[in-house]
Amino acid sequence: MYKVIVVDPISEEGLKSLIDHKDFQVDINTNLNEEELTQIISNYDALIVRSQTQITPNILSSAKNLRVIARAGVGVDNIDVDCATKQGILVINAPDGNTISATEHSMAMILAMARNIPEAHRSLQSGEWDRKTYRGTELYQKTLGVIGAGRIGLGVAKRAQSFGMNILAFDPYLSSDDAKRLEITRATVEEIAEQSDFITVHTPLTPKTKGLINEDFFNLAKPNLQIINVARGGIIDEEALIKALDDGKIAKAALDVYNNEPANNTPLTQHDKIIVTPHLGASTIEAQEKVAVSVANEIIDIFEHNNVLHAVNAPQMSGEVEAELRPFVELSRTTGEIGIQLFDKGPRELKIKYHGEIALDDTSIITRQLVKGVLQQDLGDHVNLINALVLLNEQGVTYQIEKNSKKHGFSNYIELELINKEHSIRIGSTVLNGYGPRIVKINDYPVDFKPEKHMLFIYHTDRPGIVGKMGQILGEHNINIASMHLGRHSIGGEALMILSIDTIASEETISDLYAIDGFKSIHKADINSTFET
Ligand SMILES: NC(=O)c1ccc[n+]([C@@H]2O[C@H](COP(=O)([O-])OP(=O)(O)OC[C@H]3O[C@@H](n4cnc5c(N)ncnc54)[C@H](O)[C@@H]3O)[C@@H](O)[C@H]2O)c1
Ligand SMILES: O=C(O)CC[C@@H](O)C(=O)O
Repeated sequence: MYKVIVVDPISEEGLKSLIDHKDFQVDINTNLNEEELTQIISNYDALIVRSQTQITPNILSSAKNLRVIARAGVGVDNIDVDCATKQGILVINAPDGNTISATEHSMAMILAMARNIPEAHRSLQSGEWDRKTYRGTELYQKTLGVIGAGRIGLGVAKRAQSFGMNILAFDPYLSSDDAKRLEITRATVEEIAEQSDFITVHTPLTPKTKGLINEDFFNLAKPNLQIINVARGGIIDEEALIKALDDGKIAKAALDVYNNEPANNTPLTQHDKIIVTPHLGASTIEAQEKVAVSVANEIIDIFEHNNVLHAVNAPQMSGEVEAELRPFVELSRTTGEIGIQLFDKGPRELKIKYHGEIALDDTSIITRQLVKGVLQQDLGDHVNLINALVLLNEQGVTYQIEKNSKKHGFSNYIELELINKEHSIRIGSTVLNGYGPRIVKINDYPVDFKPEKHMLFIYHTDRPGIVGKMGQILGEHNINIASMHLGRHSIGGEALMILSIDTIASEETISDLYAIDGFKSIHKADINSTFET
């Protein structure tokens, strides 16, 4: 039974698939403080949050059994993702469940601000009938600057176009083809500041976007500018905003999000030129149900089928790429495991080469599998696909990736090289159509074997009788040989023998094998064959 804790208010209707599932126990407790959550978190396999609960390193350090943190929404800034990654905890979100709601809330804010709806409402309720003070501005033929043209930004742009607005957008990932197709003009942040009548912000909060709209920006702005933020507090510098409004540099603002939430104690919520809502962008019945359904189904899929759709801190495979890469996944981890066992000391560097069709795919999952295989021998089960690269870095091991779509004898070929000052070892692998995974190269030896659970790699001099002696010694130790492969450079020269054996070879067996004249070095490789993320 997997245990899941829900710590923020989330639609129970949307979580139904998880709550009703026989393999999951769902505890809902939305009143926990940091200390209380820290005390109980080790009981849980999965944690579901919205934007309220801060998932701190303190909580995570006690989360000994936690495999997944699911954010029922988009932004994950309330979760210490770096810390979760280091601990190998997968973070997922529900990126599109609340897109329409946040888009519509943005439009509502623009319209409410342009037409003074909150102020006029308050005035009429207080007994006034003031039509002059609350005269508004049309959106028609005005310029809307969109900063961050992702799901919500483009949704707002599309709706604003139907109001007859011209759209300027700044987003490093907005291509000129897409902009043309969407009838949007790409612009710099400065051009947006200078030319816009309205501005809407839809980026995540990152070190680059924090304070992106600041005093310098407001100094360039038109005095009639009306600006909204339904993305994240901090993208607009709050002090600079108040100053710009007070100095008449811009006209109005509408905010749904704040540096500190709940925003009970800030001049922003009391300012005459700012209209405010308490982080309501995603607060609709539909959005809350959609994000809850999304995280509930994904948690089931992760625990039951190892399928990750919306990973924030891990690569994900989908559709065609998944089908194409799946056979390489286990082979890569096994290659890493063999590599580290053939390489006596710790490597300082890994070189990973992808040749052939595979080089055209996103191979990050394969890279992580290779690294996981390398690290698992020393670090154990703690290593997973989420923390593999972070742990590699912590071990002081660098890695390089080389991709070449030209064939290297095989339609797909992956090579792992482990390197330190003294030596290096290269292991080439492929998946052969109809034959499955194969190791096809060890250093310069061309080989062809399917990796098995227990293997011996013996470097020796090629000479008659050596195989018989070896068979006899293994027989004396009650070890059955399942298969044997030989790679050699020349008759009587240096050679490599690879044995797949049915049981693990003891140190005593290895030492007896060393007595064979011509055996130079013997390496055991025992593979942990279960596939998991
Ligand atoms: N107020 C709410 O309740 C609410 C609801 C949903 C989402 N949000 C927030 O809205 C934001 C956008 O959500 P989304 O679903 O559209 O995300 P998205 O990932 O689809 O879009 C974000 C866009 O920002 C762009 N971007 C990133 N850094 C940038 C930079 N430095 N300059 C310009 N563009 C940059 C990205 O390229 C991307 O296109 C997120 O911060 C999210 O947390 C708020
Ligand atoms: O959960 C919420 O209500 C806020 C969600 C929103 O800010 C998001 O980033 O998805």
